[in-house]
Amino acid sequence: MSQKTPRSFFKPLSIGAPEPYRELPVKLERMIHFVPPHLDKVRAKVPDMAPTVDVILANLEDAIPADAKDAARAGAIEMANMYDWQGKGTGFWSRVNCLNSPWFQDDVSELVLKAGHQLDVIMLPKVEGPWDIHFADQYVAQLEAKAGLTRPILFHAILETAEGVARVEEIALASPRMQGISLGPADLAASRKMKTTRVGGGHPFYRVIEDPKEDGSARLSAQQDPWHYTIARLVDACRMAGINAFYGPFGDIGDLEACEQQFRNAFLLGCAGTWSLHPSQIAVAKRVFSPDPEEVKFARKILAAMPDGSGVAMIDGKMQDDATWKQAKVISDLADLVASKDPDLAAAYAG
Ligand SMILES: CC(=O)SCCNC(=O)CCNC(=O)[C@H](O)C(C)(C)COP(=O)(O)OP(=O)(O)OC[C@H]1O[C@@H](n2cnc3c(N)ncnc32)[C@H](O)[C@@H]1OP(=O)(O)O
Ligand SMILES: O=CC(=O)O
Ligand SMILES: [Mg+2]
Repeated sequence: MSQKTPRSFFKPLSIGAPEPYRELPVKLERMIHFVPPHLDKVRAKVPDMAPTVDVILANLEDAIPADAKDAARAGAIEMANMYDWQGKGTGFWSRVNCLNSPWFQDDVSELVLKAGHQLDVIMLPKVEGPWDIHFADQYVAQLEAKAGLTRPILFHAILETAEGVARVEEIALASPRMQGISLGPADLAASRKMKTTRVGGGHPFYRVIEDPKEDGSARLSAQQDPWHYTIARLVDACRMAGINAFYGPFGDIGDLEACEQQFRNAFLLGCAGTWSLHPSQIAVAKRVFSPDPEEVKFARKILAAMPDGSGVAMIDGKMQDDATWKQAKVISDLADLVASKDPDLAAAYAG
């Protein structure tokens, strides 16, 4: 037997560590905004930026130069104390360096011991299997106990190696600490030996083409989404485990139109949110990961037409039954969550 028993799965892994959650807290996480914490100028913007996003993440891993890792860690701990994250409802996360790096141990121990009371989620990069989660789980439990924390810190894995994709279901189920998983298209492309230098998004050479024309005229072709398979697989693994799937980075900062399309594909397939790397991507993520007011109106028509969620109804020429009631509930519940944070959208959904 390689799995824990149902009874032991929810036991704290260290004496004095908080009880793991049985149900995850329901939170709006449309965008996880990445901040480079070693840059004084950017860090100083955190208190003003915090109320405008759902989650702020202090990034300690890739994009932080090796000689700035200590400064980034210190900056992350400063960020934890720059805002009342727990009181004001904006998530505070940190992406630590990967488990085999020289920085992982200090990243995790300092964050939990010095900032654990404000930290919601530790993002773990390059997770390859459940053993990575188990190791971090035990280590964080010991630190939580030492810090006297009463609320468990959650884990978010990045899916960015071929091995991780092959084991995504096991990763999603590895611990009650698992909050979600993001796609990491840059590292994943390298791990798979995909031939691209892009960070997410499409590629002009990845297409399907129609059959040759008898008259020899030009054949139509259309770009395809190279991330479709992975996102769909990620969503299934996460939703099976009762956690959330997220798109990751979109690296072409200047191309907001393509960014919006990539985010929207992920939203439609079931993702709860995405990363924003630059302030310009925040509004895009907010727009895409908040349901459209017209969709919300239609979803609520379905719920109203079938108050007990059973039977069949026709609305605007479309058949509705128990299954579409459940689809409508997903959209309506998300709209309620968005409305609780955003007065403009609350008004649009009420209208
Ligand atoms: C594959 C992966 O792992 S992805 C995750 C790792 N990568 C990251 O986390 C990158 C995070 N983002 C960044 O570091 C930056 O946005 C960059 C390097 C991509 C671009 O930075 P810049 O060239 O400075 O962008 P730009 O000049 O447009 O910035 C405009 C303003 O926004 C600020 N800004 C840029 N990015 C951010 C950010 N993530 N958060 C807050 N403020 C930011 C800049 O400091 C600048 O402020 P100023 O007007 O007061 O000078
Ligand atoms: O960490 C993210 C990635 O795309 O790699
Ligand atoms: Mg990566």
